[in-house]
Amino acid sequence: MSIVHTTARRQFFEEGICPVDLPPQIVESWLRCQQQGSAVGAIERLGKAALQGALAENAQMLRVALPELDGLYEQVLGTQSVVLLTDASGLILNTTGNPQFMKKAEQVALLPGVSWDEATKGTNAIGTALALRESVEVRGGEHFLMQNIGISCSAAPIFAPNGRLAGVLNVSGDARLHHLHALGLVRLAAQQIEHRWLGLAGDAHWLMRLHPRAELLGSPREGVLSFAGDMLIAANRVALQWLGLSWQNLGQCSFSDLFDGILQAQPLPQAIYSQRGQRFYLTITPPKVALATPPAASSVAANKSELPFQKQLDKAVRVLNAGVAVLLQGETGSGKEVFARALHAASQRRKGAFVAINCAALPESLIEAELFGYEEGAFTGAKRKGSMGKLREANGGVLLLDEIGDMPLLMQARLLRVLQEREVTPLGGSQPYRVDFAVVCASHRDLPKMVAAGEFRADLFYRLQDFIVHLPPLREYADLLGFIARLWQESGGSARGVLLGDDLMASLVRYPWPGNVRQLLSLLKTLLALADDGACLTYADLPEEYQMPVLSEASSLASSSHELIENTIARFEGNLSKAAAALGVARSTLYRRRFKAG
Ligand SMILES: Nc1ncnc2c1ncn2[C@@H]1O[C@H](COP(=O)(O)OP(=O)(O)OP(=O)(O)O)[C@@H](O)[C@H]1O
Repeated sequence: MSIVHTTARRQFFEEGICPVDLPPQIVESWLRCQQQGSAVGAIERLGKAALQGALAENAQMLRVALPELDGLYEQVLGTQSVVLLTDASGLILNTTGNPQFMKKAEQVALLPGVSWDEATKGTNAIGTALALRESVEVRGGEHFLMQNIGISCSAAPIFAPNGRLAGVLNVSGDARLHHLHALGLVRLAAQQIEHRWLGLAGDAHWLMRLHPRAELLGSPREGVLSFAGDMLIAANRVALQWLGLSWQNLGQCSFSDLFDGILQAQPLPQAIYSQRGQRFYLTITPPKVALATPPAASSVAANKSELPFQKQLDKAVRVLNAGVAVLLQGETGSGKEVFARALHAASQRRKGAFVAINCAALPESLIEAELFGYEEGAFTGAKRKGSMGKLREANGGVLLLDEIGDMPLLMQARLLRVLQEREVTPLGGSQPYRVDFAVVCASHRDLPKMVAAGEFRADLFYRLQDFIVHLPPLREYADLLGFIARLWQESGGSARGVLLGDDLMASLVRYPWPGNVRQLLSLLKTLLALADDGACLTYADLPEEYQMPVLSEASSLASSSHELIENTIARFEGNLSKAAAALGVARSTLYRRRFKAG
């Protein structure tokens, strides 16, 4: 041990004096460890299964880090060192080392499955880098525990693209040798890992690379930013620093908040000014997976991105404003209520109430009171002061009669009268109240068929069917991929840096979705709840029932009916790439099958 370290240890551990000859972050760490009193150096090693679990949890980081670990190891090969990668708690996941030094490393428990956080191992490069969230070197006697004074270590934290502290990269060697450049090499390798990790975001998002000097674009020293739609969702530290941002700003700034220009593909270096007036060179690559368009400046869907039914919505708004009823037809979960709310928000009646009543959910005996209201004491169980009823509540606004097909025939007759006379008389009352509301009805049932079968009044149907909007089921969406990506973004998946892999997306596009958007949203929420920040989810992460088998190229496509292929191509409006993705085959295979064999 060096004389400096011997003196410092005596001062600190025996005389209770803070040594002045040590780097301040080492003294601060010693004080932390002394206060915690828990640095006992116990060697607890995870069992095989638990370590496998930790490896699986950190699979994403390992995938991007392993090539860098090998590169780093080659650089320190002759220096009796070991290269280590830990998770965010300091648990060693991987070691690569010089065989001679590996033995020594094992003696001090620099081994996979052992945790090197400050609380268990005292001051050490891994634990202290985690505590400080910055790179640090801890040499020989600077270690808190005597058992570790034979090693010198350099460590740098690794941050995931969304700013989460994901792990630590560390090089440890014999303390008797001077490892001059170790800290610089570790820092650089950590930077490369973060750089590669961010590059993965480019599969699903816009990726922007920037540097004040054009010739440094493409180097690990460049800044990298990732945008979902127009929103900044991931970045490396250097880019954040240049733009005066912190990780907290992810999910809060749009492209135009940061730069003077628009977000568009830019394959060649171009100059751009930041809103702070700095000049950068940049390249921009669009997402590889087709993504949602940036949020439309639509007054309709308040803060939702452009809805897939935007065109129909614009027409329906005009119809509703003209006093004509709108009928929404669509399978369960296809977004009828969402559409009705968007209609209300865009109509002239948006200042009035939006009142929804689900005719299928109410017992027949209650529908009348619910709709028309009642006077005090109108029937047993009625509220003392009576009730206004939904029709009067909707006065000045929009009334949604959901599942109108389930309304009892008798009630249909009363409703028709209200629509004709624009007056409501509460139960038990004699005085009619004038009402003025727009009517939107919704049903998943085939109303014309019900009319033919005498289950729905023809006169009411004709009054309601002036303008029918058919909301398509998910399986008929022309751009289901884009819609899923948009919902993922709105659900917060993008903000957490969680990506949906191509194979997973292809499976979702092929799934038939009987529960439509409701079912899709619920699956996306589940996937998000189970995902680690920054993870890239694949086909294997899908619950089994959503794993749609991929048609094996030659055989199953050949056996697929001509009709299926043609229908799929038609669904994607002739776009062979999208159709091939939906069928789970390569575009070239589809092309061959259609134009040569077909
Ligand atoms: N375009 C959309 N964007 C985002 N979320 C949507 C969209 N369409 C539907 N949803 C969501 O899907 C779920 C079901 O939508 P909604 O209740 O509007 O469907 P519905 O057709 O009225 O269903 P049901 O017939 O079963 O009542 C809701 O959670 C809704 O927020």
